[in-house]
Amino acid sequence: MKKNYTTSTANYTSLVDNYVLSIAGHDPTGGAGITSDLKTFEAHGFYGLSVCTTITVQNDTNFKQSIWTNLDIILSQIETLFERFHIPVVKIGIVENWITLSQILDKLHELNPKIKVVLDPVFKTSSGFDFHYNENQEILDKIWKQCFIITPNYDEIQSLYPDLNISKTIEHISKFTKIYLKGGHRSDLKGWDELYYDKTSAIEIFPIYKTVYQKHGSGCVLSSSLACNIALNYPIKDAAINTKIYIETYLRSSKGLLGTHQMVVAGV
Ligand SMILES: Nc1ncnc2c1ncn2[C@@H]1O[C@H](COP(=O)(O)OP(=O)(O)OP(=O)(O)O)[C@@H](O)[C@H]1O
Ligand SMILES: Cc1ncc(CO)c(N)n1
Repeated sequence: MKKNYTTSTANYTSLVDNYVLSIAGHDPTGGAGITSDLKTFEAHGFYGLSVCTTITVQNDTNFKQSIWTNLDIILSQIETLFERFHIPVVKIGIVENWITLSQILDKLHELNPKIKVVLDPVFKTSSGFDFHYNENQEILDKIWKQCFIITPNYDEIQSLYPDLNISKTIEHISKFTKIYLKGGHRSDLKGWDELYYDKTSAIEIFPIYKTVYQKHGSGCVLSSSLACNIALNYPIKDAAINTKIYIETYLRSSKGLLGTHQMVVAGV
């Protein structure tokens, strides 16, 4: 059952640790991927670390190519960072395929069994480029178990289990992890997000503003903000609401790259 939820006024100062890690791709525009993640970490008061999973050739409207980083390099960079820093929360963005993702998750849990992973399962970009994820779905349950929360959009959640409808998919994944479902691409209620925080409970997170600029990379900013709010030790519902406030403030803050982005009205 879904309920409206208001964030508590409790003052969670924390900082347990100041490091948050992004394992994601490089986007030369800086709107998406590790550059945007690092900027978001900084804006939340964290020192950002990054491991680059791919060098991409893209701008805000055209994704042309992805040159994947060798898995050994990714794992070795992760190990090297953990030698020096205690990292309580990691955000993962674009990864080449499920097997690579599973190996990254195994490594993270080996290095810090208490690690909280925020997974943004990016399969395609808003500009239309499809990442060729393997169809191997057997490892999915293991992947969900190793994530603290996942942040798919409506298209992504639907493509995870082609044989299931959205509610069955959510019911299944919720057995293993929490879901922040992004509503930026919804045709009915644009901008209405949902948080499924345990097997049976969910809240709706509705839009704050009537209009926002549509920006390239907003999903990356959202998952990075969520990672920071989790690192700040907010309870998950508060973390999700803080994140929605942050992303909409960001989406209103400027027209974004090149000033060509249109204002979009949120659904009611
Ligand atoms: N018109 C809107 N009004 C309010 N919030 C919006 C609107 N459009 C997008 N958002 C918010 O932006 C955030 C990102 O959602 P979206 O579904 O666009 O993610 P994404 O698809 O991963 O991002 P990207 O478009 O960068 O690939 C969500 O919190 C969503 O609700
Ligand atoms: C590197 C990178 N990560 C994520 C996205 C999805 O916005 C993108 N376009 N590029």
